[in-house]
Amino acid sequence: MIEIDGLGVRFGGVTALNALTASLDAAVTGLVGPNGAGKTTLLNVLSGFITPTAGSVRIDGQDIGRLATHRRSAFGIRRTFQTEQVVLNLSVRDNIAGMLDHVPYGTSSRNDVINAALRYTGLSDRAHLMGGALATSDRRMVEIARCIVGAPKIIMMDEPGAGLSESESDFLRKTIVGIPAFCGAQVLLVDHDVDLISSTCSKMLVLDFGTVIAYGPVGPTLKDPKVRAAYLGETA
Ligand SMILES: Nc1ncnc2c1ncn2[C@@H]1O[C@H](COP(=O)(O)OP(=O)(O)OP(=O)(O)O)[C@@H](O)[C@H]1O
Repeated sequence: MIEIDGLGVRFGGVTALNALTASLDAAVTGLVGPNGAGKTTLLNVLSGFITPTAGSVRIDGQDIGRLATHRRSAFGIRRTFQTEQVVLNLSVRDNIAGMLDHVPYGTSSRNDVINAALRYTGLSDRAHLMGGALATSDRRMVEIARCIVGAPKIIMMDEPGAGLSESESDFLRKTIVGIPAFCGAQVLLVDHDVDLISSTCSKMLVLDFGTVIAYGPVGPTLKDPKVRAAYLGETA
């Protein structure tokens, strides 16, 4: 459960988040809105890269404002970025293993944890390949594999579908939808692709000008005229 209470972020004269309040309880939540709405800023606050000027965020009851940035992955906050973070001169296995140096993973062996993540992301037969030898879609899966090991609580994904073919997007959808059952994490998904959001998310949070304009089940929320105007650019 992600509870956001009165969150504010200012960059000089720009108000990026304005008294943002929402309780996100869905297993997979879409975070959407037009360019500049504040989506990346919200992810940056959750990641600890930006200190809010007002308000708080609680994850599973813990006020994350009290958690130093370097403790957030061990706490269970994970993220994929718009720019790829796979280490090109490390193998797929070692890319995933690197995460286990920083997060708790219970009583299973490192190999068992890594193998389960490889199987889940369809990478078992490419575990030995270097990151730099992988196709874009496989690198995307390595990033997801790194997020799902070691008891994550929330996994934020920033435009994971960018540049993928239809069949790759289809596998990505299935992978995202299964994450909560695989590792117990809530997923927060930022993407401009309405199809990806509708096919993976049970609820969506719609931002505009740094504030919430709608939150609820995806079907009805997408029909909301305010959402259609802000997110889909429709005029009334
Ligand atoms: N480091 C920064 N310095 C100044 N202004 C910033 C900074 N980061 C974001 N902003 C501004 O804050 C507002 C919110 O930006 P943000 O990147 O969070 O929006 P977004 O919804 O993620 O947009 P996009 O869909 O284009 O990625 C915008 O007006 C943006 O120009």
